Amino acid sequence: MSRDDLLLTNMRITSAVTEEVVKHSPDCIILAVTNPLDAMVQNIFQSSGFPRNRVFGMAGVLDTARYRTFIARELNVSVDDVQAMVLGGHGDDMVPLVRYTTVGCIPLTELLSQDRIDSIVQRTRDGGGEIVALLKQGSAFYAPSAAITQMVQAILLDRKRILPGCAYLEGEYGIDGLCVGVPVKIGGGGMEQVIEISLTDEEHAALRSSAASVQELVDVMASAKAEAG
Ligand SMILES: NC(=O)C1=CN([C@@H]2O[C@H](COP(=O)(O)OP(=O)(O)OC[C@H]3O[C@@H](n4cnc5c(N)ncnc54)[C@H](O)[C@@H]3O)[C@@H](O)[C@H]2O)C=CC1
Ligand SMILES: CC(=O)C(=O)O
Repeated sequence: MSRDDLLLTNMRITSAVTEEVVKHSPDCIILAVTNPLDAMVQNIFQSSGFPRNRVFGMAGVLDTARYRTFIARELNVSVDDVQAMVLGGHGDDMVPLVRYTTVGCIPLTELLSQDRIDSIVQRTRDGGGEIVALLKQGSAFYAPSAAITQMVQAILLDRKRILPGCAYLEGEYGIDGLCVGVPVKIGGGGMEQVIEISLTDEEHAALRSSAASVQELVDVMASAKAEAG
């Protein structure tokens, strides 16, 4: 089963849960984890009526942790010294930013061949499925919990951390009205700022393509809602 197969069932669940959350905790910050992640963040953002700083999603921190781990293992170095970020939707076309990946300040491209980098990027994209295949039932929980904890700590301790988060974009990166993974500043106000970094044409195209996959799911949800009246 892919993350997208969960779309309409989880849309109904997150809509119902959001309604209750908004009723009982109107000032809360919602950090969504449910898959398919970006579409669910979009659904929760729209259902809640909250401003965008109070609804965002966890995926990029997990995907980045996997990417950093695979690089650290390949180079036999501490994962603490691998700096990286994975953008885009939490799906098969997520966008590990190779150009911004460094190991102890050294660009990854100086340390690994393009073949090895490509293979790590692909393994990162397939990371969720790899765990599901090993577990046989259910999906990853240790690494997602650690990723959620980082984001919640950033909110509770007002840490102003720069992490990848799924945020509702309002024109940033040329994307308007869609929730996608981008670098964000997380603090006491929730998703306090979308950070825009410069991308090459190729990176930008990859981000747009990933966003297009999210848009497809959002369109399916809109049709289902329209049909249900
Ligand atoms: N964003 C990410 O990176 C990740 C996302 N996920 C997603 O997180 C979600 C949860 O995963 P797990 O905790 O492993 O699943 P799980 O099956 O262990 O837990 C789901 C929980 O939701 C509850 N639930 C079901 N329907 C409900 C409803 N209508 N109202 C309230 N609660 C309801 C169930 O009783 C169960 O306790 C899944 O959608 C999974 O794909 C999981 C890992 C990483
Ligand atoms: C379940 C999921 O989305 C993941 O492990 O990446």
